[in-house]
Order: sequence, then C-alpha cells, then structure tokens
Amino acid sequence: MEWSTRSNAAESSMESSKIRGLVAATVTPMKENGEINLSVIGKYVDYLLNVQGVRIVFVNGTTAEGLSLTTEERKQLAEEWVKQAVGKLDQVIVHVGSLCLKEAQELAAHAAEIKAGAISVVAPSFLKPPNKDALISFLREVAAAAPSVPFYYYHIPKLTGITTIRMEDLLVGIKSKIPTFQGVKFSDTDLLDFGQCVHKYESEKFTFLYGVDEQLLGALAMGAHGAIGSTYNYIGKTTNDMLAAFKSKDFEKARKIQCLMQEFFSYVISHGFMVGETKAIMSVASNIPMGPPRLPLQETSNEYLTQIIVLMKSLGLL
Ligand SMILES: CC(=O)N[C@@H]([C@@H](O)[C@H](O)[C@H](O)CO)[C@@H](O)CC(=O)C(=O)O
Repeated sequence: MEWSTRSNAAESSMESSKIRGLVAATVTPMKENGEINLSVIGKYVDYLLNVQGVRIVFVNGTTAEGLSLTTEERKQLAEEWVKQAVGKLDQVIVHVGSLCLKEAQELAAHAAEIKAGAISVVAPSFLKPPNKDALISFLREVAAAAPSVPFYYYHIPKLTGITTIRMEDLLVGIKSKIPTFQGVKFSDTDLLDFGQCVHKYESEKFTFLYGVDEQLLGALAMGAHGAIGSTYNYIGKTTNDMLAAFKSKDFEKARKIQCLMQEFFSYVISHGFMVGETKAIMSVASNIPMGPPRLPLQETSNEYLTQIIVLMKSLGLL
C-alpha cells in the first residue's frame, strides 16, 4: 500500500496529540453469555475519569482480549469508546494488531474513519517475522492504511515470543519507513533497551510508554513519558499519586507508593494474574459488571477474588 501525502494539519495534530501520563489498557465488558457489552462503556469512561483520574484509554489490546474478538466486535468497541470519550477523555488509542495483515489494515482504516487519537500494532506472533526488516514491513503496511493517524508499536515479547528484536535496533531509521511513527508501548522488563530508546531517540521526540506496571517507577527514572497498563483501570489514582511525587522530586514518597503497590503485584503475580482476575477486580472496584473472559481464558475463583480484595483493602488500594 502506498503512502498518501499527509497535510500539515495532520502533522501538527500529531504534535499536539503527544501522549503523556497514565493510559488504562481497558478490559472488554462482556455479558454472561460471552457477547460484548457496549452498554456499560459510558459508565466505564466516567469511572476512569472521575474515580481514577485516567484520561486516555488503550482499547482492544491484551487486557481487552483484542485478539480473541472478531473484526466486527473490535470495530464496534472502537466506535463506542470513541463516541463515549467525546468531551471527557483526552484520547482513545485503538489497538489494531492482528495475526492477519489484511485484518490489521482494515482495523487501521476503520480507526482513522472514526477519528481515533492513535493506533497501535503488536507483532504477528503465530507466523512470526523472521527479522527486524520483516517486522518493519508488516508495520509499515498497517500504518499506511491510516496515513494521518499517530502510530505506536506495541512491544510485548513475553506474549509474542519475539525476543530477539530489540527496540533500540527496530527504531533505527523507522520514521523514513513509517512516517506516522510516534513511539513505543514498551511492555517488557528490559530497562537497558528502554533506557537506550529514550536516550537515543530524544531528538526524534518519540514517546515511550511503559507497560510493566509493577516496576513503573524504574521506567520513570529512565525517562518514560507515560504508562499503559491493565492496573490503571482500578489503581490509577494511586499510580497518579506516585507520578506526582516523582514529578515533584519526592522520590522517597514515590518509592513508598511503588513498594506498597508491589505488595499487591507480588501476591497476584505469584498466585496467577490474567484477564480473568483483572475483569473480576475491575467489576468490584468500579461496580460495573465486566463479565467473564472469553475462552480459552478462565474466570477467577470467588475464593481467590475475595483474598485479592481483602489484600487490596488492607493496602488502601480499594
Ligand atoms: C502481559 C500484560 O498483560 N501486561 C499488561 C500489564 O499492565 C500487566 O497487566 C501489569 O504489568 C501487571 O503484571 C500490559 O502491558 C498489557 C497492555 O497494556 C494491554 O492490555 O494491551
């Protein structure tokens, strides 16, 4: 697909749409019968904004079970999030990645049509790109389907299994291949690669959004511009307190908040922490029924959820 020329307006809108601060990787509300439930998205937006102080969402990503949804479901969700965000949220980032290039292009074009703030793409992880150039070619073809929409690469090697392509290397000359490239959603623990990206591409003004919530403070120290994660759905307020402490150079307070949250993370990660747990915690925190995850993911047990909620309340996180 060829790039169409972008207007100056598109260029300037990209500059003004720089993403900063917390972004909630949303869950996809589902009814008990497994159908998506669009009717609660409006309340969800109000909860994120008014209770958690979160003003940007990342929809149809991992936490949203995006790759377990049909193309039509993903379009309906993107449209509803964009519609409900009007006048409330700062941005809606739509994840359009897919194992199938044509589907990703269709979803990218749709995101452009509905005026999503940005799109993001994860690497295809079943038939994997054999090298960096193959991955760039895939990403370029998807981005070209939305030539005026800011583009973020979604780096999550733990789930894609693509562990040999470092972001520092992927970004070399990327703007010449993907003119809409704006940054990386970096969901990996490798703070060497992360720090090198922030340092080496400062002049290109790329945005680096960190995606491992349990060690966000370390990434802030390395220059993260913001964070995208599942837990900002329900501990966004506490995380915002940490961001504020860091910004005001009260590093002792920031560290205390991160360590408090790590008591929660340490427990859930050691006892099992997938979308089933996230949806159940979110249902309790927001009082909005998020429903079950879609197979093959499993619902969490009532016993385990009770233990999590008791712990979160004892930590002051709920
Ligand atoms: C593997 C995974 O789900 N990672 C989460 C984290 O927010 C994760 O839930 C958190 O760090 C707790 O481990 C995000 O990076 C994923 C994400 O942003 C998304 O749902 O698209």
